[in-house]
Amino acid sequence: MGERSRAAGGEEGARPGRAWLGDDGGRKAGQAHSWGDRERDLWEDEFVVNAPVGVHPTHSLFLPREGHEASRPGIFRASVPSGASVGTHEALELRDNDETYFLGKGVQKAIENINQIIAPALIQKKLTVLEQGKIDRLMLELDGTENKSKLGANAILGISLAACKAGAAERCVPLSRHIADLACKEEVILPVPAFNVINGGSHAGNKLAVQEFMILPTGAENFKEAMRIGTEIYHNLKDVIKEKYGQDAINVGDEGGFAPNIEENKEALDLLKDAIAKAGHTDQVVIGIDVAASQFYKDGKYDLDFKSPEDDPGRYITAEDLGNQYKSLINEYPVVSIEDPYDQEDWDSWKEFTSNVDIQVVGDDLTASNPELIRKGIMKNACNCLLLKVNQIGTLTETIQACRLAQSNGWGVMVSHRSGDTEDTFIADLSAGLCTGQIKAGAPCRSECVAKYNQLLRIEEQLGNRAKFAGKNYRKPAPVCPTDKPPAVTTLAIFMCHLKRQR
Ligand SMILES: C=C(OP(=O)(O)O)C(=O)O
Repeated sequence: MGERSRAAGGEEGARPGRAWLGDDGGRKAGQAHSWGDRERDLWEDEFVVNAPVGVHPTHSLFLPREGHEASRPGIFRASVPSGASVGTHEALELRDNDETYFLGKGVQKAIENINQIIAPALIQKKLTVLEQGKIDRLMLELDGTENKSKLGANAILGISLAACKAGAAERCVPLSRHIADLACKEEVILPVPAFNVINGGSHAGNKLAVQEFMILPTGAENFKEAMRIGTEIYHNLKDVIKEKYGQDAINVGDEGGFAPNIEENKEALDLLKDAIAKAGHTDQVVIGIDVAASQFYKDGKYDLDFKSPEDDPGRYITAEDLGNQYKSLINEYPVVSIEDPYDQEDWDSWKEFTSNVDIQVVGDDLTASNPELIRKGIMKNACNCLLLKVNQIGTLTETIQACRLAQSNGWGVMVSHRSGDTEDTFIADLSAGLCTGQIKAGAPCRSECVAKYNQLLRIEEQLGNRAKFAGKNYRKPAPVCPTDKPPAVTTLAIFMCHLKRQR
């Protein structure tokens, strides 16, 4: 088993001991471990996040932050995703920009920053893996920039998420429960999956300007049923598209949705409507759209034909015309959620639209999971739901702050993957632990998407009859903790965990 210590833990032969971020047996930070070293370290007396980092330098940075401890052998890994339609306010993803190495997409600098700056600092401070806030704060201080451009958000986030996984294992609780405690949430709630089944925009080579057409099985009884509904619709959609446009129209885009070469939004929605009816789930499903309009904002207008090789300003439409198109979609189809309807700087159009519709309006590029921008969005009443992406902001602590800020101001929250995502399933636990009520992780297709949904199935199974599914309450699935209580990860919890291990 690659990850020997799992959140719900309880391995045989485990001994009690406190996990902390410290040195191990005199090895210098940054010095490589052999597997023999690792095995030995697993049984040393104190432990932890010390080993430098193994890296897979592809477009989706793989930053395992490894920890091992005497009492609970474990290696904790996190990998960091990457997006195609990246907003201008996102934290910086550090790339080497050396065209001769992975076409400039290498991440050697980020790795160096971990091994030479972050790791030694964490080791010196001897923080425990339960001190998520302090770990994240230390990295923010080391970075010292607004957008994490010194160390790279990809370097910082890998450590932040891996520390959280180690913290859950240290407490002998599932990862979703640990996140819930860090965020002061009483419950863990299974979100409604928003399956992105038709891909367009920057995620596909077709003519569609809109990036994502999603189905949300809000009428399902539980997450498992939502998976069944989504999967049945997805495969019916495949048949509908194939029948209408032929075999080559069922190739998939970046997030596993089909990418037929259609141009009109209504054509996509008709395909969806047919597939939903054919699958027999018309009453259980609503539709969400991610327009990703920043991708086609030009000269203060919107170019719905932005993928055409010829540019023609004559075809650009105004924000008002675009808003009217959205309203017509809302009237004719069960569209309940629209994400990024306008450009990230076009605040006035956002405000106007949100105050004139009664659906969910989701901020992604607009708010960039950044508490400062979310505050601005709340003040301006620009939208009413936050799209939450861990790598847009770069630490778990700030992700939790962003979520709490949105929820305590009456917004919905939808956790999201990235179009260049990895096999890491952290966001599944994040969504359940933060009680966001909604998650989008692509279609029920492509392993990196399905992995997140499978993890949610496991969480539901593990909760048994205590499992709660957001369903129709997806916009507000749980009451919000009114105070800024500190995380409920206490010394008592650690002590109880040690007792449990000794039994
Ligand atoms: C998931 C999305 O795509 P990307 O990761 O390309 O930003 C999105 O825009 O919501």
